[in-house]
Amino acid sequence: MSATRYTYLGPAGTFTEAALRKLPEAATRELVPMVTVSAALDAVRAGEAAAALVPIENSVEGGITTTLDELIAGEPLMIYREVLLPITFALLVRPGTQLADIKTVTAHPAAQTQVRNWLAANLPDAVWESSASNADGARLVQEGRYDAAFAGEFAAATYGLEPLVTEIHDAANAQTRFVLVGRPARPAAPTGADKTSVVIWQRDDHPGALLELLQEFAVRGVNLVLLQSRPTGEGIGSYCFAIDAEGHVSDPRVGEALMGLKRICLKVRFLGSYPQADVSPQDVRALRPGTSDGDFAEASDWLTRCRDGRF
Ligand SMILES: O=C(O)C(=O)Cc1ccccc1
Repeated sequence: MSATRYTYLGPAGTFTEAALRKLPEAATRELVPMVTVSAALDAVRAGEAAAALVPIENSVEGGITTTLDELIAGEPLMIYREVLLPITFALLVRPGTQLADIKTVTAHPAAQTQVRNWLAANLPDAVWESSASNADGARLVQEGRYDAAFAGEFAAATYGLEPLVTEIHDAANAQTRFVLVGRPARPAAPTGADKTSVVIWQRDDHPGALLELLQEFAVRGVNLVLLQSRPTGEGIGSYCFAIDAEGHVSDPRVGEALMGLKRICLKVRFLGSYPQADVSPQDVRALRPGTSDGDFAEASDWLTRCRDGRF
């Protein structure tokens, strides 16, 4: 067990590694690349690493399903931080390769939607094959398995490749969100700009079932920033929902919303409360009337007085 070891989706040169190096504590940690998201998280579950950084969501492609499914199922884990990274790809080739020589290309599956138009316009006949990560694609080009890889330009040197084309992205300002995942423990204190993640399994299917769980947040003035359904694996039409809500589990409005969900849902898995990347407390939206900490405390005092006959 190493309290100082952080695993990440590797090998060296992934966007995940670049995101990890944005965390101040990365400088004092042993950073260990793993071949898959599952392997990075299993090292944490086994106590061989204190935490793992893994991609969870891309602004163009959407959720990284392996990561979501790992957090939804299996031994519980918790999110402690999130990191946002702008994503733009370079086409990495062995020195001397020209565009006309490229017959096969590779990258992580989540990269495909971000370079699809570029590929159709510039390499319409190239055959795409997915790799375990963008840097792993670069490694496979070095080995001669593919002609080119879409990866971060910074990965070129690690694999003896050169960037034939840079700044490839179908959508400007694409970003990927990464999460630092550890074993369950008390979340860090609120910063004033936090986010809470949960997974919810509904009790049964009926009209308005999704609306009922959304109402638990709405009536308490809690804003949602992510709602993603994932199949439970139990048949067509059976889903659980991953939800990110603004606020911290210690905020009364968030806590009461979670208690409401706990009452009406089959199962709720708490995935953590952690600071929202790139949002500072002064950027946080104003609370809806009646949903501040003071409002909740006052209402609770009033109820106590009612119960005591002291009003
Ligand atoms: O970190 C990487 O390089 C990955 O392979 C995951 C990924 C995939 C697509 C965009 C950003 C990160």
